[in-house]
Amino acid sequence: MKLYSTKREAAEVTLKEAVFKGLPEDNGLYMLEQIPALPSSFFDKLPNLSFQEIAFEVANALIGRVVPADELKVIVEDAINFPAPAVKVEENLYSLELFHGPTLAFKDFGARFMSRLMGYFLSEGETLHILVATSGDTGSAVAQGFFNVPGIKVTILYPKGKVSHIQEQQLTTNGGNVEALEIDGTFDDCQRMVKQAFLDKELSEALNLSSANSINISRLIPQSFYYFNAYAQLKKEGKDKVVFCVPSGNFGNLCGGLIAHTMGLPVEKFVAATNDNHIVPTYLETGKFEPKPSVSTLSNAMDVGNPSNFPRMTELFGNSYESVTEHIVGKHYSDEEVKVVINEVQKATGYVMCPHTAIAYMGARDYLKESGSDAAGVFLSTAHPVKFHDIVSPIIGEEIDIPARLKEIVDREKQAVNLPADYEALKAHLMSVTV
Ligand SMILES: N[C@@H](CCOP(=O)(O)O)C(=O)O
Repeated sequence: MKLYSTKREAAEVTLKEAVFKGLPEDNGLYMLEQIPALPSSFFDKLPNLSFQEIAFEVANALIGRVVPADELKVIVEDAINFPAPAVKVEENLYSLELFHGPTLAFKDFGARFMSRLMGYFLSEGETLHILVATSGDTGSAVAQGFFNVPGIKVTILYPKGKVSHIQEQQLTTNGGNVEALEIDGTFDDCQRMVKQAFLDKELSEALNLSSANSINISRLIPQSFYYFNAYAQLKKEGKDKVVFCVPSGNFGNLCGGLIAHTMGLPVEKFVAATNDNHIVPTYLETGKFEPKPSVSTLSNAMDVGNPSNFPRMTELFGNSYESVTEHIVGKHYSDEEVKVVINEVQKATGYVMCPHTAIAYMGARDYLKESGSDAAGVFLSTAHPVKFHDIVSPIIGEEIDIPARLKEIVDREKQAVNLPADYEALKAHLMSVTV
């Protein structure tokens, strides 16, 4: 089983190499050479399978040639040990709640699966240094997923003052093998510095650097599982036409859905919904992909000006703009619209959404209205609203209860090293620490 780079200038690699390297030397993205179609027998039994059974079947089809079934089963069952319910919020609109994991965001699926897969591939005595850029949720999930994993050190870069208080507590209070770097810049700066580190041969070989961002293919495999599981839940309700609306920043989550679709999951349409950082919705409208410096919004985890997974998104459609736009529509919303809809939905239904989820809700609602489709609209709820308590609570005029597993970290002491948004400063810092 081989993986190739979307730029096709780097050599093909094995799954272990792709997972450990994260990024090919040509600065493309690794892609699975083959994404197999699942047999019709799988879809027939899908509504009767548990989430873990679905996840195993999908993982086995994708990487079962490399990871033996018994090992893969352990990885899947250990990583995917929390539910992802599709909750009916309004007639034909369902919230796919992806926030029931330990850090209350969908990134838990990717980080937990990836840490266990890396653990499986890591030989005795081998060490890895995971470098990750975050606008809030990835860093928290990676910190939790890799905390105290032997042989693995984690360094998280986050933009100073641009993540929520709870996200910052989740990122910076772990200690042990997890360190946090508070960067004087934006998420784009963090992402640029991290990518530069991977392409710096001297550094990446000295530290055996790897990535836990969605540029790493092992993040996207588990992010396809919950699309199948959502479909299974809707099928049980007699619905077999589905539209998924994915709130997007780096577009790894959408690519997880596109992988599921390539494997045969029937999806009427994907809606890619963003905040004012609407680089991809603009591309979908005009055919022009023009990264721009990100702007700060209430949905900070999606404040991305140069979405990493764009090349994968188009690669999955043979780089044909016509084909991409046949399957994906773009939507984008302002902070003002986010505030209004969080309040309206809470008043009308009692359902409380985080700002990212609110964008997905609007995307699904508007697509169904504009297209006249009778499909079930599934909006991906990527984070629990309590992670954005300081934003959501004043909007709805009510307190949001902090779940017990979060309470404990809220008062912990922050530990973060402050660095300028400068690659040489990062390199010097990394060179001075050892695994
Ligand atoms: N939204 C992210 C930004 C990093 O995205 P990733 O999916 O590439 O890890 C975050 O919350 O950190």
